[in-house]
Amino acid sequence: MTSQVTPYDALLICSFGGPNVSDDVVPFLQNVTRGKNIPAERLEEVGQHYYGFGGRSPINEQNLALLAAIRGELASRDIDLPVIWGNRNWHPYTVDTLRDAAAFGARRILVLVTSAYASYSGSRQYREHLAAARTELGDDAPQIDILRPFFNDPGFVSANISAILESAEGLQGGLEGAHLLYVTHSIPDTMQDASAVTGPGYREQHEDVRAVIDDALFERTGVRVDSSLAYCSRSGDPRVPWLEPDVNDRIEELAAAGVTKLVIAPIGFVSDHMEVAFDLDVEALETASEHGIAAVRAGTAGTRSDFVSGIVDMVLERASRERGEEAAARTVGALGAFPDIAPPGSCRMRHNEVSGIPVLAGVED
Ligand SMILES: CC1=C(CCC(=O)O)c2cc3nc(cc4[nH]c(cc5[nH]c(cc1n2)c(C)c5CCC(=O)O)c(CCC(=O)O)c4C)C(CCC(=O)O)=C3C
Ligand SMILES: [Fe+2]
Repeated sequence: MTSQVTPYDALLICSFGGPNVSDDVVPFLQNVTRGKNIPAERLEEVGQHYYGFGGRSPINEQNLALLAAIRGELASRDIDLPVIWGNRNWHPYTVDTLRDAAAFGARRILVLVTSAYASYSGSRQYREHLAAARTELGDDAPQIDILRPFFNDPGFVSANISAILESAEGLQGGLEGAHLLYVTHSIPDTMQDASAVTGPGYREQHEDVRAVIDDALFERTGVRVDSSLAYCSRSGDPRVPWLEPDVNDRIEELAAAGVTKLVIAPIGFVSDHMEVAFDLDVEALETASEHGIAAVRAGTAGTRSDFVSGIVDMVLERASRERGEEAAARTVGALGAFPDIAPPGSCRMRHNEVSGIPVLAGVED
């Protein structure tokens, strides 16, 4: 029987993972940083962020909430599709979830990676991870397809717009006279360059979302805000260049230019996980307050209904394309939909280097 989700047997939410208790923190950080050049001092510092929150990242509960919301949306549309969850860096690990799913008879699984923008960290690294999981499962491995990067999905963007409007209610006079500072995760310049080889790069994807949201806010409120894009959570060797400006430096610059009202909009993050909870809610808001700026932090897409129904729309859209039907890919902004299958050579760690690590299609590209 063909249903709206044929050929898929399940939807896998594949996320980063995070520690649940203090004893998880060090092994989790070891998983994340294996093979990466992260100085011990940086790891020590990030470990402290987790311990400050009782050794527990908010990300796992947020993923469970997203699962529940997607299940609710599917049920409300009478769609029968199991939703399962696996992580790259902590339990439940993707390979374990896939093994279970296969044991229950799942042969073909669609994956939503909880990262909206395409770069090595948000795209290829997940594709390598899923390929490794399939290799580990051998003949029992289900076939896997991955949803395209969804930064310009109408539901994701609309959820961010609502979040910004809601947070601006916390400022006297709302958006009028405020600077809107969009924030995302910094990445090394080399990773940025590599993200721009087969399509618009990581920075350009964010700039596109910024333009769409700025216009939408003008339409809704009549206020044309001043806005800019800044980066948080840089890591690695301090001598290696990463995308700038850092959010705190940018706030100081804005203060020097006379800005007194600020909305911080973490469009680069899908939920309020550690980077948001610490780097923005603790550090960036403190920087703003030190400089006499009244600042609010907008929410993330999280489980907002626009985002959740957008996810289900993307699932249906992909399923119908896989059945050979025409299904337009809905997007906002100027860049258009990214391809369903990431092109060879896309989103390498460094643009001039082939790692040889297999990605999902099984080719070393
Ligand atoms: C672009 C991007 C996203 C957004 C896309 C996406 O959402 O996937 C993201 C998400 C996340 N990053 C996370 C945690 C960490 N990231 C690290 C390190 C790094 N991130 C990088 C980039 C990104 N990271 C990079 C280039 C590094 C350097 C090492 C490397 O090249 O990999 C480290 C090591 C310590 C440190 O140096 O910070 C940790 C602990 C968590 C979990 C948070 C929680 O527990 O709530 C989440 C969602
Ligand atoms: Fe990260």
